[in-house]
Parts: sequence; C-alpha cells; structure tokens
Amino acid sequence: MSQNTADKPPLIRLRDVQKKFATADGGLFEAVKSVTLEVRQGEIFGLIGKSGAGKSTLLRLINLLERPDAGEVHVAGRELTKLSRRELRDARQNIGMIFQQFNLLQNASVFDNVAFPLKIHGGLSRAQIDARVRECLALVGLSDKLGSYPAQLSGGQKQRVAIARALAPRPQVLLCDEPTSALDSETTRSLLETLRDIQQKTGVTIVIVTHELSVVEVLCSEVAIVEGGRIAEQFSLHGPRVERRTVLGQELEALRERTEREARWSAASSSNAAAAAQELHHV
Ligand SMILES: Nc1ncnc2c1ncn2[C@@H]1O[C@H](COP(=O)(O)OP(=O)(O)OP(=O)(O)O)[C@@H](O)[C@H]1O
Repeated sequence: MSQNTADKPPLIRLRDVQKKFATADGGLFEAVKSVTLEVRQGEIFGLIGKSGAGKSTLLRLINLLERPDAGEVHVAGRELTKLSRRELRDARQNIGMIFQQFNLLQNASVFDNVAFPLKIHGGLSRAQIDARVRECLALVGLSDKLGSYPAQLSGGQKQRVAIARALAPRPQVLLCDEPTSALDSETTRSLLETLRDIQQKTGVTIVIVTHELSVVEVLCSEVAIVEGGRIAEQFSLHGPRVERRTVLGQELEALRERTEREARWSAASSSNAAAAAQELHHV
C-alpha cells in the first residue's frame, strides 16, 4: 500500500509551523523554522537528519505534543491547533505514537498495556477489548506473550508491544520517534519488516524519525531531510535515483544504488547457480 501513494490525498498537512524553545541563557532557539509538509495517506514517510536538526520536534508537532508557536497542523481534515482540549483528546485517538524507549507501563502485563488506550477512552465492552488486544498482538507476532510483563521481554518485543498499544484504537496515523535506536541490527531489521507488514495490512500512514539511513532505505516510500529546523530536501524512494542537494540525500542514493547492485548480483549468481545445477544434471 505504501507503493502507490502519489495519487492519494494528504492525510497530514503542516503549514508554516514554527517552534521555538527557551534556552538556558534566557534566549530563544528556533528548533523548527516555518516548515510546510504533506504526508499522503498510506505513505511511510521518513524524517532524517543529524542530532539536533529538529526531527523529533517536527514529529511531535503532528500530534501537538509540541504546540507550534505559529502555523497550522491538519490531520485527517482537522486543524488540531483550533480544537478544544476535549476535541484534541478525541483527535489524538487517530494518531498513535511509539518512542525509542518504548514507554510501557512496567507494572502492567502485555495484555493490560495494549488494553490501556481502549479502557481509558471507554465505549468498548470487555469482550471487544479482549478481541482487539488479541488482534493487535497477533499483528506484531506476540500472541503468546499476553500474560508477560515488560521486564520479561527483549527490547524488540517491548517495541512490538508498544506498536500493538499504539494501533489498538485503530489510528490512521502512526508516529515513530527513533523506534529502532535502542535495538541491535537484526532486531531492527525484523521490526522494520513488521512495520511494513502492518502498513500493508492496515493502511496506516507512518511517519518515522530516524538518524539511520538504512532504516529509511529499507522502510520508507518518501523522505524529508531535516537540517537546522528546515526541510532541506524531500523525495520519493520509489522514484529514479538522481543527484541530490544534501549530503544525506546523496548518501541515501548511494545506499540505494549499492542495494540495487547487490540485488542484481545475487539474482545473477543464483541464476548462474541454477544454470550450473542444470548442466550438472544433464551431464
Ligand atoms: N523541550 C525543549 N526545550 C528546549 N530545547 C529543546 C526542547 N526540545 C528540543 N529542544 C532543542 O531543539 C533542537 C531540536 O531538537 P530535536 O529533538 O527536535 O532534534 P532531533 O533532530 O530530533 O535530534 P535528536 O536526534 O538528537 O533527538 C535541539 O537543539 C534541542 O536541544
């Protein structure tokens, strides 16, 4: 579903958003400088940049965890900065989020962690909650961990519980803030596969912040490169490889080229192996 999103309408629209923070010396630091950004429905959209570039702040502006000093935040047709507290709480039901450090409730079982957002918003029977929790845990491959506690799980499993919890209220948007930074490379690979699989099964729109090029290359359909609080460059990862303006853009294209070359090489070597096997068979 993330493959052909070019004709889909934008589900998230940031217009001229700005965010400043007070600094220790009494000044102001502009973490996000008038950014305009659109994320289409069904996209897996990467925000990549160096530490301090403003990626996390930009992500947190999408669900108003950070309120912009100026600009508009539209998600699924609603301008979030205009909503009352109560309306915003409802609108946030449509925007799940996961974090680098998982943020699970340590004293609650896996079941209760995933059930939590369903219970606090009410409206569902116990049987409905039970069914939805099981469905979400199946989606992340943790059906057998219902009764476990976070301390009994690996980092990858904890992040899967966090994903199940974020998806439980059936959000249209899933925000991911460095979701694999605390994980080793193999666990990262399998978690990214799970995220892609979930996107395809549910159609959820994913925005992911990372500083790892390989995460963007493996997962994303579109990428924005964030530098100094601005979008320095944005492009599709399914489009042709062309010369990019930013160093990160160039590195990402080099990575794409290497992956394509390796895929060609391994296809060629397996067809050579097949041809050799056939020859042997005929001898
Ligand atoms: N609550 C805050 N108060 C003060 N300054 C902040 C706050 N949040 C972020 N900043 C500053 O804003 C800038 C951008 O931070 P942000 O976390 O968005 O960057 P980032 O690109 O996600 O970096 P990292 O990968 O290191 O998290 C940084 O200089 C940071 O110190």
